[in-house]
Amino acid sequence: MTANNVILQVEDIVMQFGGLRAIDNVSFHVDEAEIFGLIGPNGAGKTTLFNVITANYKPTSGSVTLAGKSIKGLKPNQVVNAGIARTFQNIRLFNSMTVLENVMVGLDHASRYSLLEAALHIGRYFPAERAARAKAMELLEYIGIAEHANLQATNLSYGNQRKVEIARALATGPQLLLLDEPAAGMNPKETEDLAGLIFRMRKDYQLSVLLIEHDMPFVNALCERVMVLEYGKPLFSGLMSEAIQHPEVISAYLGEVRYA
Ligand SMILES: Nc1ncnc2c1ncn2[C@@H]1O[C@H](COP(=O)(O)OP(=O)(O)OP(=O)(O)O)[C@@H](O)[C@H]1O
Repeated sequence: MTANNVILQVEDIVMQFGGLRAIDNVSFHVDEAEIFGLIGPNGAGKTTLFNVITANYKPTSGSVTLAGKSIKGLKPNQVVNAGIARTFQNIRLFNSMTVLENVMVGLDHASRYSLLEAALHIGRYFPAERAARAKAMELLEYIGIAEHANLQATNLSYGNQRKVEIARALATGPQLLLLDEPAAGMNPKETEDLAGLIFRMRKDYQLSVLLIEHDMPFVNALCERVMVLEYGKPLFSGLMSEAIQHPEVISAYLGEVRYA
C-alpha cells in the first residue's frame, strides 16, 4: 500500500452554541508526518475545532479519530495521553513557576511514584523528580531556551513564552501537535526560527502538526495542504498553492485586513 497513513480524521463535525453553529459539518484529515494548516478570518471556528479535537468541547455531532481510534468519551487529559498535545492562542503558562517547572508539568509524574512517596518525599520521589528535571532541561535545550530555565515564565519575551508552551506540549510525548497561532507576536526573525523548529520537531519526534495561523507566508512555508474556514464552514480544502489563488479565500482575508 502506498497511501499515507492518516493520523487524525475529523468527520462531519458540528458544534452548536445555542443559536450559533460555530462549526458546520467540517471534515478533514491529517496524514502522518504532515504539517496541515487551518486558516480563516477571526471567528471562523478554528480554535473551536481545536477544542473539539482535544475533547475540551463535546461536538453536537461528528467524530474525531486519532490513528484509527475514536476519542469519543475521553476527557481532555486522556486525549493528551492518547497522543494529542496543544499550545494555546492566549499563552497559558503557570506564571508563578519557573520555565523548567512549566515543562515538567507536561511530563507524566503520576506513573513515576505514588502519592504517599510524593507526600513524604521518600522512595522513588527524588530519583523520579531528578529524572523529570533532566528530561525537561533536555527539551528546553532542544527548543533553544535552556538559559531561561530558572526564570519565572512571566519574565520571558512573548516569543519565548510560546516556545515554553511548545516544550511543555512536547514533554507529553505527542503523535499530533496542535499549534494555535504560534507565530503571533513574533518578529520576522523569530517567525523564521519557529518554522525551522517545527520542521525539526516533525523529523526528530516523528510528529504530525495541525497549525492555526494568520501569517500566510509562514503557513505557505510550512504547509502543503490547508483548509480555509469561514463562518464555521470549509471555504476551501486543498493545496496551499491553490488556496492563495482562490478568489473567495483572497476576499475573506481582505475582509479581515480591512475590518480587523
Ligand atoms: N464556548 C463558547 N460559547 C459560545 N460561543 C463560542 C464559544 N467558543 C467559541 N464561540 C463562538 O464560536 C465562533 C468561533 O470562534 P473561534 O474562537 O473558534 O474562532 P477562531 O476562528 O478561532 O477565531 P480567531 O482567529 O479570532 O481566534 C465565534 O463566534 C465565537 O464567539
